[in-house]
Amino acid sequence: MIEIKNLSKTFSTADGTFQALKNVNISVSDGDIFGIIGMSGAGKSTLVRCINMLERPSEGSVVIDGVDVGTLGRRELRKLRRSVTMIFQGFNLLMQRTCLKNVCFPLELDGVGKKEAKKRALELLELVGLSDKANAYPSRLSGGQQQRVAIARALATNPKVLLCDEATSALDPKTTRSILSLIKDINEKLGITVIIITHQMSVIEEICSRVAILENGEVVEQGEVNQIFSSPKSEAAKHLVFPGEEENVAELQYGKRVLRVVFNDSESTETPLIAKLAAEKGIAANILYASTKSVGGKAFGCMLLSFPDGETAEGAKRYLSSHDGITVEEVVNNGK
Ligand SMILES: Nc1ncnc2c1ncn2[C@@H]1O[C@H](COP(=O)(O)OP(=O)(O)OP(=O)(O)O)[C@@H](O)[C@H]1O
Repeated sequence: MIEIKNLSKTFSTADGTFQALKNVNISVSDGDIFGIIGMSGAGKSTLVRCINMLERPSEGSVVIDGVDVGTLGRRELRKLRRSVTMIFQGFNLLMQRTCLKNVCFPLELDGVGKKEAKKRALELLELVGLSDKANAYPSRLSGGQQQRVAIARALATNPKVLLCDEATSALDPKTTRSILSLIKDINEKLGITVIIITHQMSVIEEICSRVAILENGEVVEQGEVNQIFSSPKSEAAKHLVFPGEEENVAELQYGKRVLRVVFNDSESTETPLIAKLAAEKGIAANILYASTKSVGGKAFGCMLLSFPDGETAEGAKRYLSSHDGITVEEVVNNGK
């Protein structure tokens, strides 16, 4: 288990001090795929670097399996970094070494004999689907293939935790999905705990079970991905879960009332609620926006509905929220 406790980080800059992380508290269970999401500058990289002490927290601690890693000496820290490994947006491969030699590198540093290192590296290249590229140089590989080599290298020392810092941000959507699916496979097959740093909600949706939302160095919300999708509380979470909502609402005429309706189970997603609202209550809703997707195997839908006045909006809100699995919230008040 990884426990980040009351962690703060302050940097000294030419203009004084800058607090990049403020009292962060996060627990990640063994075998979890945990996402940390936030906008650029939110403090994601700083936080992930504090986990393996590449960055020293100014306050608070990181406890891994009961050990406060801030108290470790140099040699123990090196050991820690073999069991908590990392992949990056830019892959960070050694360009003068073949793929095989890249994967052998951490094993050589660990004092593993050449023959044994080669055997293990070949097994790992097979695991990531790149047996045929063992003798190729990274420059000959696509971005997705380079990230696969980086993953094989990160697995060489049999880590317990894999930290992924924007590992798919440089990749196209299809390659992103294939890398995420590889990471999920590794998590399931090898039982490795994964922490994913990203600015993309789609990455969180695709593979994370839990998520923390970071804004200006603070965790503003955290929990099960399904839970946060169905009822985000903070403005930052709403922004991530309902992107583009402001533009949709901004197109409204002055005086209209807008409800956001979130469907968070398959039963409610399959019920023709808007038709029922019209038939049973005589309330006609104008659909501004609608989407459905599957998050963690659960059907999840979102709609923005507009109503001409407060009375019909209130009636619709009462009717819709009386159904299980539905959350209704007003998006803009009359006159805003
Ligand atoms: N060594 C440093 N010295 C001073 N300020 C720093 C240092 N490292 C990071 N910061 C500042 O801390 C804040 C958080 O940076 P960080 O790289 O952790 O954010 P991020 O969420 O990972 O952003 P991005 O997604 O753009 O990489 C930024 O304002 C950054 O300028």
